[in-house]
Amino acid sequence: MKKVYLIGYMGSGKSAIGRRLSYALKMPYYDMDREIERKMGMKIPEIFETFGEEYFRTLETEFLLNFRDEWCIISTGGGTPMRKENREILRATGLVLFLNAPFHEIWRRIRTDRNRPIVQRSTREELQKLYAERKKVYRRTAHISVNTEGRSLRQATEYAARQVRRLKGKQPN
Ligand SMILES: Nc1ncnc2c1ncn2[C@@H]1O[C@H](COP(=O)(O)OP(=O)(O)OP(=O)(O)O)[C@@H](O)[C@H]1O
Ligand SMILES: O=C(O)C1=C[C@@H](O)[C@@H](O)[C@H](O)C1
Ligand SMILES: [Mg+2]
Repeated sequence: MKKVYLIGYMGSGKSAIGRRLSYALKMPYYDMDREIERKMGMKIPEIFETFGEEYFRTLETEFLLNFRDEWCIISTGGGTPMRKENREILRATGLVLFLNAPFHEIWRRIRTDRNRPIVQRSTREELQKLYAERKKVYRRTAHISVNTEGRSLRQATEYAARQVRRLKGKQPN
């Protein structure tokens, strides 16, 4: 096991907790969305607009296949585990943590954000439906779930750090 991946819906805290976890565990941190933006020289809404969502999904798979082989924490994009190939790479190359939060909390965090094209183009009801569909996939992709409901970023990070320390030694690869 080389990597620690954070998966979960938009606004579940993958980026916010990933950064803090990196500090707690003294491991380098990368955010897939930011890495893809850097490579393309474009922001995510612009990539969606110019090339379409499927192209963005392919960039995610390419990132997972090619990213350096080192110990690190990676915040994935909210849709990354929806491709079977991505799920297989995640589980084969790292420990996968699902950040779980109820939809009403997630909605409060993402409703006014302009940098998430899926939020921009969807109603609350559509986002809730997508949340329910994806949640099943996040659950079965992850090695462990981290419940962030009612937990501050600091508390959620501490819990995640304990789980990583506990499981790191038990991975076969
Ligand atoms: N447990 C929490 N308590 C309080 N605020 C939180 C918590 N988790 C996330 N947040 C806040 O919610 C917002 C969205 O979180 P973040 O950007 O980390 O989500 P994300 O999972 O990376 O989303 P995306 O998939 O769109 O990249 C941030 O402002 C973050 O600080
Ligand atoms: O949930 C999603 O499909 C997305 C989440 C973000 O992290 C970005 O990867 C992008 O906005 C798409
Ligand atoms: Mg993020």
